[in-house]
Amino acid sequence: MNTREWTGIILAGGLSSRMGTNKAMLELNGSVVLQHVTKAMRPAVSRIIVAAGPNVTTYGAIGYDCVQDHYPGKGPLAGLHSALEASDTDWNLVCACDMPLLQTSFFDGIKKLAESHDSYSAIVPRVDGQVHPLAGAYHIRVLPDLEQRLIQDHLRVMRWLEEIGCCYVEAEELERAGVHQVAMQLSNMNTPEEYERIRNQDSGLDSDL
Ligand SMILES: Nc1nc2c(ncn2[C@@H]2O[C@H](COP(=O)(O)OP(=O)(O)OP(=O)(O)O)[C@@H](O)[C@H]2O)c(=O)[nH]1
Repeated sequence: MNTREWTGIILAGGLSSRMGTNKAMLELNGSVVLQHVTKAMRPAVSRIIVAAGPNVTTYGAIGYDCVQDHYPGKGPLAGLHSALEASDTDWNLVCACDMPLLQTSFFDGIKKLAESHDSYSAIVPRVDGQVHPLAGAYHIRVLPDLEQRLIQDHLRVMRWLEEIGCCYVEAEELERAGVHQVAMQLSNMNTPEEYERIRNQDSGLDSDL
């Protein structure tokens, strides 16, 4: 197990039922959303694994290193599980595929905080009281417990975080670690209206992918 390098995990195997089409493949500024997320994460990690669920063929065709869910139909925790199984690093950055405004500084900040809170098994932001479990860091040690939860169909992410020993980091702490506009960066898009809002936002989205 590699203790110094980090793996990046992108969860991208959901149904996108509220969006009505695969949200990872929607276009933003000339690139698909998945490419924006990848570009932000890549400098912070040595490898990116896409937890693709049923979309392995789609993402594989554009060159992503993909894994299928071992527990299909069980949501984001199933994606996290299959990607952690494929990871060979202790610490892993995780993000959902529908957060195209995350920047490299966010991932660097989470890494810094995880390295200084190493006794925890997960580090996730809590901004204005809202926890963002799908934009954080997870230690490989959570894997056996995660598998048990999936087998037992205990799929509630918040409950699981309480049990594994999660460190919730507030916006101020992230800012001190070099992350700016934390709330804006954590915006995600579940519906066509949210997609339009992000498309129309002057958010510094990269156009040179
Ligand atoms: N690998 C994997 N990823 C998932 C699964 N369910 C959700 N995700 C991902 O987890 C993140 C959050 O998912 P949601 O937005 O809650 O769910 P969704 O299925 O994508 O969208 P809705 O159908 O509208 O709820 C997204 O990046 C999804 O692609 C799953 O079963 N497997």
